[in-house]
Amino acid sequence: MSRTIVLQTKSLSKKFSDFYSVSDLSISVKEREIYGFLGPNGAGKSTTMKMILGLLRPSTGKVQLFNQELSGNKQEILKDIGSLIEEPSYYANLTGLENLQIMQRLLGLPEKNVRESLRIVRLTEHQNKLVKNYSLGMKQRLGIALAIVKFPKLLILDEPTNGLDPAGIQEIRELIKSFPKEYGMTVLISSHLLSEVEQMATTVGIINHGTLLFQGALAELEEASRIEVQTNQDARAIRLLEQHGFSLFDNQSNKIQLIDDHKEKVANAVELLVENKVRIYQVTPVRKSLEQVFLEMTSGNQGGL
Ligand SMILES: Nc1ncnc2c1ncn2[C@@H]1O[C@H](COP(=O)(O)OP(=O)(O)OP(=O)(O)O)[C@@H](O)[C@H]1O
Repeated sequence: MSRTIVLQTKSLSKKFSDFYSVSDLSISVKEREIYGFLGPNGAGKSTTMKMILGLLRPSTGKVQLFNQELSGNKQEILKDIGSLIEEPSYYANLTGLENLQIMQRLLGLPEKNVRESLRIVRLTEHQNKLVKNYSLGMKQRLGIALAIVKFPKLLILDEPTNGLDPAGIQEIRELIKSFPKEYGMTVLISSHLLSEVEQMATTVGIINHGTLLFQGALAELEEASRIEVQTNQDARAIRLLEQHGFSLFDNQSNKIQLIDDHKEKVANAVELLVENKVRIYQVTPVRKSLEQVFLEMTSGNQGGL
C-alpha cells in the first residue's frame, strides 16, 4: 500500500546574489515517515527548510504540503506544521511552562496540550524553572515541546541535536522515533551526521552544494557497488579487462574490482577471463559501510556512487 505524500518540493531553487544555495531540489516525504535530510554544513538544508516553512521565497520551483501549494495557502497549511529551525526561540526569563502557555494561547490550543508536550519531552519536573537556568539539552527539549504543542501533522527539525552530548543525542533520537507511532506525525529532520539519523530515518535525502544526490531507503544506499574477482593471475586478468574496456576500481592492493553497475557486465567479464584461461576462484560483492558511502558522496565536488 503506497503512503500519502505529505511534503513535496518540485525543482526548488534559491539563489542568493550570484550563487544557488539550493538548486533544482525535488524531495518527497511520505506520511508517518522520519525523513533524514542529510548534508555537510552549508549544503542548503536550512535554506530548504525555510522555503518549506514559507520563511524564504523560492527563486524557482514549488513546495506542496498536504496536496496543496504552499504559495497561496500558507496560513491554512502552516497550522499543521511544527518546527524547530536553528536555535529554539523562547523567553529565557520565563519558566518552561510559561513559555509553552504563551504559545498555547497564541495558537488557541487546549491547556492539556501544554501538559502533554511537557510530559513527552520529559520536562514536567522542571516546568517551573526559569529557562535561563535550563541545561542545553533541556532548552533543546523545550524547543521540541514548543514545536509539538499543537500536535502537528508534520514536524520539521533543523539539526535538533546540535551541541548536545551523546546521551542528549540519544534521548532526542528516542523521542523523535516515537512521534510517528504514538502521535501520527511525519518528521523531516536535518543533520550533517549520518550516524545521527541512520537509527531512526526510514528514508534519507542527501544534499550537497544545494543539489540532491540521493533519495531513498538507507538499505539502497548500502547496496554493493563493486564486485571483487579473485583469480590465479590477477595482473594478467586486470590487463585483459582493461583492454576490453571494463572499468575497474583503482586500488593499491592490485585487486580486481569491477564497478557493479550492470549484471551483464559482470557476466561478460567472467566469461572473458575464463575464455583466456584465467581461473576464477571467487566473485564477491564488496560492501561499503554507510558512513563510507555518505562521505564519498559528500566530500568531493561531484556526488554519485
Ligand atoms: N540569507 C543568505 N544570504 C546569502 N547566502 C546565504 C543566506 N542563507 C544561506 N546562505 C548560504 O547558502 C548556503 C547554504 O546554507 P544553509 O544554511 O542552507 O546550509 P545548511 O546545509 O543548513 O548548513 P548548516 O548545517 O551549516 O546550517 C551557504 O553557503 C550559506 O552561506
